[in-house]
Amino acid sequence: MNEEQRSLLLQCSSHFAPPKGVKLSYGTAGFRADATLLRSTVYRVGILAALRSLKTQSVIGLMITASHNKVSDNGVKIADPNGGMLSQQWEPFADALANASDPSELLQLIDDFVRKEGISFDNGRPAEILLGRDTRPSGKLLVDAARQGISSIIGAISHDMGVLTTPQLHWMVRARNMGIKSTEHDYFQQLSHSYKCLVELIPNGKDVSKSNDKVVVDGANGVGGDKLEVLKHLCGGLIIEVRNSSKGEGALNEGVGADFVQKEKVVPSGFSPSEIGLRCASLDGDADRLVYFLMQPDSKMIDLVDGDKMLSLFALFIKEQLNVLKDNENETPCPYHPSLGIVQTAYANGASTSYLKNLGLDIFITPTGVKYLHEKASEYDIGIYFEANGHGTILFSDRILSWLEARNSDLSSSSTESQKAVLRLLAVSKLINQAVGDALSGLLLVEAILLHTGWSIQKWNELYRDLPSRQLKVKVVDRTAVVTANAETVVVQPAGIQEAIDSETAKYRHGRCFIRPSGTEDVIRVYAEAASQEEADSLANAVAKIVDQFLGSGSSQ
Ligand SMILES: CC(=O)N[C@H]1[C@@H](OP(=O)(O)O)O[C@H](CO)[C@@H](O)[C@@H]1O
Ligand SMILES: [Mg+2]
Repeated sequence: MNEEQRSLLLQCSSHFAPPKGVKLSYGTAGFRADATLLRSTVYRVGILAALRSLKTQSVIGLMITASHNKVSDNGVKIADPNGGMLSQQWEPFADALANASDPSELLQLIDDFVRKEGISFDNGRPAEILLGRDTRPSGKLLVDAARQGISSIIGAISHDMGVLTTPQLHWMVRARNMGIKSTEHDYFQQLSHSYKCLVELIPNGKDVSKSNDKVVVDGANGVGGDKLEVLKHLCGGLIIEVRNSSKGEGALNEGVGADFVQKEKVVPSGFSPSEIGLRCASLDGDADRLVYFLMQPDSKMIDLVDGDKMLSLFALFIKEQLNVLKDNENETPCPYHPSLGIVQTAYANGASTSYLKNLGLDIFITPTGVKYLHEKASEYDIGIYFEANGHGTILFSDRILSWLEARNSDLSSSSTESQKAVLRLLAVSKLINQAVGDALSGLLLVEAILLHTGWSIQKWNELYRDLPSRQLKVKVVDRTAVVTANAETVVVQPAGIQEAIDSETAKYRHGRCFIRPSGTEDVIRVYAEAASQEEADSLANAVAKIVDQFLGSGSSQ
């Protein structure tokens, strides 16, 4: 770094003093905290984004969002050149930057890191960053802080893309770096076009117009509902009714949204008994999560159709297309057997994992956080990953995409079943976001597959019956005292706690229980499954007490 760059960094960062007594961590999905604490963090992440862009010689994304958290919170995360999460190797640097106590410590950290990573400041291409934010009122000020961080690196350019869903920003970063069309309009065009392709490929004999019922979508009072209002007009006959867009009175994520619906299993605000029997869905505050649900008559409760069920629906559809290709191998000059992998976390309902195993699928469990699931899924030709809370997508390797494109040209004069299967797989790869889980593209894929199969949401929900489960949060003195192993299913510290959990779990039929420190909230999460809801509740409560005994005073929520 030259003198000019050093003094610019020192001077700019003196305007962004970090909050006193707060330790920040990049966590499961970027930095998150009360929005009033985040100015200096976001400024510093702006610097990091510019350095990441110089290092990778690519466009980088910076998103201001706290997803499903309350409206007074906010957060910041980075999208890497491929549209995925920030490389985990850079997370310790992000933590160190955010926690540096003054400008000179900050400068020293940057200096050391730049040297270690061999980042060059004058090799031609300037740093370039796309900025996005959700609908939180604090977003504008924080985008401004990010811009100032970016301009603390000489020559760096930022583009403010305005209010976006998180997956839109990730999609744009990926598209920009691939040199393909990357505007919001292009995003809507690609999704709607590939949705319509899938509908056109529905086998003859299925009367699409007859199943033309509607889906009612809860937008969490956030950005997702607003974007869906635009997208729905491009999707032909599909009828989407949006509730809880950001234009209404309700507060973001309050009594609404995918996180609320999945965790509480109750009807979100804005829905009335007239929706009983209809297909309903919920997005989270930044629209990277999606769950479906059915309202139960005469009750506030819902039947939840969660991320695991979406994964199962997608896996069945993809497997069906691959089977068509396998059965008609003689039609393709160079047969090849792509690998199909399923990736879940310990939060996946045990019934879903059994169901997928019975389908003969290859299943892998990773720690919580899409950065882990995404990485694993990308090892397969087609990798499908989902968290139970509804964040997930389907990844296609370059190898299978080239193979499908080549088969499509070979078969283009015929209209065989194989060609239709090839076209469907290609359409799915364009519809479903290849960068990150995306509620809008997920919704369109679910809708297309339900039309294709002719299934109602009830039929889909009956693929298997969820084991009753309960999640609790326990506040403890220091959640980092809990260290886990085996994809977070076993606690290795503090000593003795796992044995206590095991002996409690053994008392329950189909009992399964684990604890882990949250990466987004200051709590320990408890997850329990058992044969009945009463037993799952009782196991979760008993283990919450154990957590309390081992880790100091707190209260379960
Ligand atoms: C149990 C649960 O839902 N955990 C969520 C939550 O992470 P925690 O580390 O559990 O706080 O937020 C993450 C980011 O949105 C999401 O990836 C993850 O699945
Ligand atoms: Mg989210």
